[in-house]
This record gives sequence, C-alpha cells and structure tokens, in this order.
Amino acid sequence: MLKNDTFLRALLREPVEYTPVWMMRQAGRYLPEYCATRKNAGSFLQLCKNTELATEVTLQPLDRFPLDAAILFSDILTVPDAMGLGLYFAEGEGPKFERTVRTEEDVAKLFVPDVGTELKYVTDAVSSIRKALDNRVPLIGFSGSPYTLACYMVEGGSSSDYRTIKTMMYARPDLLHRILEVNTLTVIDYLNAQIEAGAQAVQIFDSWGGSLPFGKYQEFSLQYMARIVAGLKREHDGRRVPVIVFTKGGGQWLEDIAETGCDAIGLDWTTDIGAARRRVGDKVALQGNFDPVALFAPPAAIEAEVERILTSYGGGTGHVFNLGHGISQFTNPDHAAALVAAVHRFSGKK
Ligand SMILES: Cc1c2[nH]c(c1CCC(=O)O)Cc1[nH]c(c(CCC(=O)O)c1C)Cc1[nH]c(c(CCC(=O)O)c1C)Cc1[nH]c(c(C)c1CCC(=O)O)C2
Repeated sequence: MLKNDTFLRALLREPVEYTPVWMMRQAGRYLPEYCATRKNAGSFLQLCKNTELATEVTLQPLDRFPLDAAILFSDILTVPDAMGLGLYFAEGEGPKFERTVRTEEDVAKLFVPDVGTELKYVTDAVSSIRKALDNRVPLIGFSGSPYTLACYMVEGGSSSDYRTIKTMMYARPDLLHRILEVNTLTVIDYLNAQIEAGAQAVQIFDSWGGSLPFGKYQEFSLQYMARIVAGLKREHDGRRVPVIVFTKGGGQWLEDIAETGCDAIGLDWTTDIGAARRRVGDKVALQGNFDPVALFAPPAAIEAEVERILTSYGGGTGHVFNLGHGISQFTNPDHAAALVAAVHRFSGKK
C-alpha cells in the first residue's frame, strides 16, 4: 500500500487533501549529489545502465524535497539506441547518434527491438527503484513520443529548426509514417514492460510535437500517441495506471489531446491553466505549468508564481503541480525547495 498516493488520485480526479507536486528532470545536474554520482558512473549512459546508481539518483530529489512522485532515472533516447543507432553524449553538445534514419534504405532497415533484452536495464531499474522507494510515493515510468523520438533519429541529435525531419514530412510522408509506426510499436512494448516492472503511472514526452503546424501535429504526432494510449496496460496490481501526455507547445490542441484517452495532459507555461481546465472540463486532469526559468528569481517571486497558478486552476482535484518543462541545470536547489513548499502550503497540506 502506498503511503502517499496523492499524485495518483489527482491524476484520476479523485479527492485529494492538497495539490501534489513533482518536477520534470527532478534528478539531474542542478543537484550536487547527482553530479557526484554521475562522476563515479563515468558517463550519463553508464549511469542509466547501472541499476544501483540509477536507483540512487532517482531517490536523491526525494531525500531533499517532500515530492509526491518519483520518476525513473533514464532517458527517452534509450529507445533509438536499442534500435542500433548508437547513442552518445558529446560533452556540452547534448545527445548524438552514430547513425541517422534518413533514406529509403535506412527506413527499410528499421526494426522493433526486443524490449525484454535490449532495454532490460530500464525495467531492472524500475524494479530496483520500487523496492528502494518502499511505497513512499508512486513511481512514474516514461517514454518519448514517436514523433519526438523520430526527431532525434532523423536529425541525429538536437536541432534548432528540425529541418531534416520536417523536410521528410513534406517530401516523403510515407517514410516518416513508417518510422512512426516502428516507434509506436516499440513504445507500446516499452511502456508496458515498465508497467509490468512496477511503474505506477506513465508519461509520454512529446517535446517537439509543438513544432508542427496544425493538422500535421494531429497526423504525425497525436495519432500515434493515441495508439499508444490504446495499447497500454491500464491496470496493474489492482490499480489504474494513469497516462500523462505532455506535448510541449501543445496548448492550442488540448481538446484533441484529451481525445487520446489519456488521464492527464501536461501543460507548458504558455497556457493559462484555468482556461485549460475550462476547455477540457472533467475529461482529464492537468499537470503543470510553472516556467522553469522563474526558479532563478528569489523565493518570494517563486511563491507568487506558485500562488498565481494554483489560484488560476481554482482548487479541487485534477491538478498535479509541475514545471512546464525540465528544470535547468543552473537552478539553485534551495529555489526548487521553495517551490515544493509553496505548492504544499498554498494548497492546504497539513
Ligand atoms: C528531449 C528529451 C531528452 N530526454 C528527455 C526528454 C524529454 C523531456 C524534455 O523535453 O526535456 C527526458 C528525460 N531525461 C532525463 C530524464 C530523467 C528523469 C527526470 O528526472 O525527469 C527524463 C524524463 C535525464 C537526463 N537526460 C539528460 C540529462 C543530462 C545528462 C548529464 O547528466 O550530463 C539528464 C539528467 C541528457 C539529455 N537527454 C535528452 C537531451 C536533449 C539531453 C541533454 C540535455 C542537457 O544537456 O541538459 C533527450
């Protein structure tokens, strides 16, 4: 039995005593203890693949702040890595792939990896983290969306304009659809494996779906996320496993996202959460949507922002407080502490 299931109840719009909070990228470089563990691991990927160390860094933010959920320490790019594309992190340049998927031949060679073997290190981490958490709070599993994963597979790394993948979308939509098909089947297997291993909620990170034009978002990103939601095991160990869909920049498409059958929608900071609530009604819960850059302001300003968001949402269940995107590596941990405390205090936690 979970000692604190506030996060799961808020996602399912069941009564809660206060607004639960967690932060995207809560385990990461802004924490000195993370940097120390990562140094011992060697590289970021070695850290992800080391069960003991991945467990340790998952719990680090929970030992510092009274967060209401833990998130598996891993990365969305483990999936294309398992497809044989060769993920590596060039110092200061972000993620890169040795091989890209751009031509007809590249696409023809693409395959759905055997998640049970190629990504066993991830499900091993899930089991180990569940044990270490000892039911303190629920554990979130996650994956990238098919389109967001395709961005990295086609571009070969991060991009400022997504020129290569968007050119493919306009010139050879058939090729992109084939990549998205393989990604969708893989993500369904991957998230179901995380659920079987003990993930109590899952989030689909559609970090770059918001760069698509209207219509193309629905065709190349949302449609595939809806198929994933439909393919997931929604109940495990006698409890519903909520699904959160987070499209960064997706504030204009909330009604469409709610139609995927997800339990909650992640919002970035550009949307008014109160207006979002009126638009989706009681169909889904909302997660968000504090601007992570506001964490650089003094605690008093952070508290004012927290209060503004809670007031705009308007109270009651169905709100999971979060940042609108991942926390910056340059954030002062004391400011993150101020945010978590303010969410709890203003929403009535005793
Ligand atoms: C696009 C994306 C990635 N990874 C992820 C996304 C989707 C969310 C988003 O839009 O931010 C998701 C992710 N990445 C990481 C997590 C762990 C769980 C968590 O604490 O939230 C999660 C959920 C760890 C990580 N993933 C990465 C780090 C930093 C690596 C390090 O320690 O050097 C961490 C803690 C590396 C990574 N991984 C990725 C990038 C672009 C980078 C480099 C970013 C940077 O340099 O800040 C791909």
